[in-house]
Amino acid sequence: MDVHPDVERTAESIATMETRGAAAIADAAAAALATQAREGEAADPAEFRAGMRAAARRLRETRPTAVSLPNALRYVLRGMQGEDVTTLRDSVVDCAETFRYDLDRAQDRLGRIGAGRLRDGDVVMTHCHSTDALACVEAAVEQGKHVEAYVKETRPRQQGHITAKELREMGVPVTLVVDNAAHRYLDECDHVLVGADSIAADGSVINKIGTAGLAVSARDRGVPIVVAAGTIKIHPDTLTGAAVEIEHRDEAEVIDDETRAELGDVDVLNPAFDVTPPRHIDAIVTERGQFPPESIVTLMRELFGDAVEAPWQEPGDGVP
Ligand SMILES: O=C(COP(=O)(O)O)[C@H](O)[C@H](O)COP(=O)(O)O
Repeated sequence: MDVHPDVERTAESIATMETRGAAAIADAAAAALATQAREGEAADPAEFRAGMRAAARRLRETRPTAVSLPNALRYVLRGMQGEDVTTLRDSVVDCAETFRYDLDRAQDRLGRIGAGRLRDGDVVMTHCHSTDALACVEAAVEQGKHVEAYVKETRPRQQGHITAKELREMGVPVTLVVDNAAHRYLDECDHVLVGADSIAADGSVINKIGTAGLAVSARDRGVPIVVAAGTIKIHPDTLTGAAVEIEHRDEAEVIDDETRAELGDVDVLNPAFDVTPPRHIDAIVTERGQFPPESIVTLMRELFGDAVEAPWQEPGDGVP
């Protein structure tokens, strides 16, 4: 079944990482579902529902690791109610708008909670680019605290540059360092502050490749590791033992054609994310408060229950 061109465009922009970062991906997916509902050409309720499921599947298949994407799709499709096309359409559009509004508010709230951990004069080290992590720094700055940052470059796509720019816009002094220099500068830092793409039931945090190594180094240097992540990053499937799929991206992000020709028969691996175990994390800051990683499972049960649905599936199709 064809999906609305806007859904196709959004899916492309997520897959190519023009839209990236777990929160932005969730927001874009909800907006695309709203467009599918508003502008799709369904003749009857069954066709409307099938179109929504097809749109959600197209968005779902773009990137596998950030659970904010399926959580957004689940939220919007669960709100699809009605016996005629107009009612169905209105319910999806309303639900998508509520989701996007709540996502924004949740980030503001978790930012204020995370800011409570930052004292005047503190130095943070960041990895990748996380809007949740930056919300904590922004709130601290708004409270009048002076915060400085070491920003890891984050090879291969250098999302650290985005972080550096946004921190500078907040007036935060920034020192950009190559990833391998993190250990050297941790003694000058008071916190490691990162985001998350998914949080598993045991409190493990799945985030940009390099987070796990940074956390090991930070433990070694006695620097607390704070993960800023809205509850949309909680991965309900992990409650029943499912593993979080780690995305592997193209080797072209790591080496160019010329280098490839020079290297010859060499394998290149480009995993986009890694898993930091709960013992290396001090706190997970959400819009519902901050939690030790081990207690995330309680929040997970409260928010998602035990049954995880895949409402984008066609009836009778067993594959989520
Ligand atoms: O790992 C990344 C982004 O990876 P990529 O660049 O591969 O998408 C971010 O730390 C999380 O998605 C959290 O971001 P946010 O806090 O903005 O949701």
